[in-house]
Amino acid sequence: MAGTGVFADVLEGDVYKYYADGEWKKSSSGKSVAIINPTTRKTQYKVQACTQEEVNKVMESAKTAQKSWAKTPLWKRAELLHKAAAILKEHKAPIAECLVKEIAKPAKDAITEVVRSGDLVSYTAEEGVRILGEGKFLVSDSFPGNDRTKYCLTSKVPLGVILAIPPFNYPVNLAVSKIAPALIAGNSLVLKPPTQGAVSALHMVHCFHLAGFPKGLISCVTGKGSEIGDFLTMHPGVNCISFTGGDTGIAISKKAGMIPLQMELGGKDACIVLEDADLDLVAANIIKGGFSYSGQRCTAVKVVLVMESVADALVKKVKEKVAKLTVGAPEDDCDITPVVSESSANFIEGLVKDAKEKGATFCQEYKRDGNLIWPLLLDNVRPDMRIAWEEPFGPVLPVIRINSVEEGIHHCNASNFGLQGCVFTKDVNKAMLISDAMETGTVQINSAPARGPDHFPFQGLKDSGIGSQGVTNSINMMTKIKSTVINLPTPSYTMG
Ligand SMILES: NC(=O)C1=CN([C@@H]2O[C@H](COP(=O)(O)OP(=O)(O)OC[C@H]3O[C@@H](n4cnc5c(N)ncnc54)[C@H](OP(=O)(O)O)[C@@H]3O)[C@@H](O)[C@H]2O)C=CC1
Ligand SMILES: O=C(O)[C@H](O)COP(=O)(O)O
Repeated sequence: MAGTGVFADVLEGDVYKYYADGEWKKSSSGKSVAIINPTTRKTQYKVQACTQEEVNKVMESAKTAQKSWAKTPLWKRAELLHKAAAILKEHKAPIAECLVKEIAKPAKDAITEVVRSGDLVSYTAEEGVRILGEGKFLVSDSFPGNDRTKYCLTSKVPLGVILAIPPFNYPVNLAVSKIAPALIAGNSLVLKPPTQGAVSALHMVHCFHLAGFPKGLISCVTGKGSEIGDFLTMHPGVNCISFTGGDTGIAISKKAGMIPLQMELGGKDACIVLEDADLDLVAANIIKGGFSYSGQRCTAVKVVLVMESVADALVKKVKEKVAKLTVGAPEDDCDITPVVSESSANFIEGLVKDAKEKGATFCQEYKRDGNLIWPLLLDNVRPDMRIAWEEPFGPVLPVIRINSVEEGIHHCNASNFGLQGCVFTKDVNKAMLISDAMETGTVQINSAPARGPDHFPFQGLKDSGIGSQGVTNSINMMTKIKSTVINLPTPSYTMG
């Protein structure tokens, strides 16, 4: 159970502690932040509201700890990460319980998130050992005018202190996808978890604590992003920010100093369906892509662009499947569970009302109870409706009927987002051309958008982000190249 057994140190009274200098601490602010259970809409947990002074201290210890960590052999860093991964998986049940209570993630998906996170940490340790163990050797005579008098040796060195800020929808997985690459590469890490999801994240951090990482190397400060966020992201002690979330990321990228940024932001992933597509496959992927975790995934299918000639048939198939989705509590492992907050539910409702006023066809009746919104397919959506462009982050999916592939590509590219997209057709040549024309970081052919497997590159164009995630890219992003040049007094050529 959360906050008990091996996790007892994390909780005092009814407030979870924050993690600094290898210890669980109470904030001197004496204030806490409430985490509202999206299902009951009552306070489920409380976390510390950390102060700026506490952030300063955390940054200082992170800097000191990083210096010795960088001198720790790579294989030892990997060994500790493997240990943390095993502990994380061993304690998947209490962590998953927090995910269910804090963010209403269906019970089975909550377990999957923790297991996937353990696998990600282990994979990162292995990948790090491989790629960080290699450097480059260059000789000077390949550039015009030079003899072979210079040998250049390059290696990858850590950046320093990495600030990790994940979003509510994967508070564990999108935290470890930043923590593991940072640590294997020799950096220290400061985590600011999302408020909804903070307790899951604190339990995950405790697994790293139990694995025995040095004091100060990992810290976790809690508090509302709106209150301590700017102080953290503009802190001079931060050498890199890895952020996943919404428009907040755009604001951070304007405020942050001259440091590397990894930003994974929102998306409006389009699903383009051609006339020759296997409509059963498309319908199954629209359900999985559009409605899993109630549409609260950046990679959710967020607009279907279907050729008019097959639109009736597709909408019918999707409608039949929507009718079979179970709606209710995450504890009961329902397909559709309450969205994260009341304000999120209100925002979704605003998009639905706008579509209604402008004449969209409702394939189901709109139904809401508190934060629970029943799955809704909106047909005949037109570009003048907000839902055609905005990200509901909820179980509402618009269908736009198109008369040409070009029209579909045009809609996809007119979006300010460019995360992923997908195209369904049996003609692989056409699929390749469409993929090349779509201005998105990834295009899936004959499957719904998805980030995983977690070692695949994952990136967004335009307002969807800066840089690329995925295990290998994250490790590389959290390092910089260091060169050492050996200068010889006379040219020397390798003879045989
Ligand atoms: N591309 C991707 O990989 C993903 C993108 N997303 C996008 O994220 C959004 C939903 O997630 P959500 O968590 O609501 O996103 P937010 O952008 O609201 O929050 C993300 C994180 O930023 C923190 N934060 C808030 N304000 C600040 C600030 N001023 N400075 C620093 N940090 C701050 C939040 O903390 P707090 O909770 O305390 O406010 C949270 O930890 C959607 O738009 C979705 O598309 C989500 C997942 C993946
Ligand atoms: O946070 C998100 O929504 C993701 O990064 C998407 O991950 P997924 O495709 O594995 O759900």
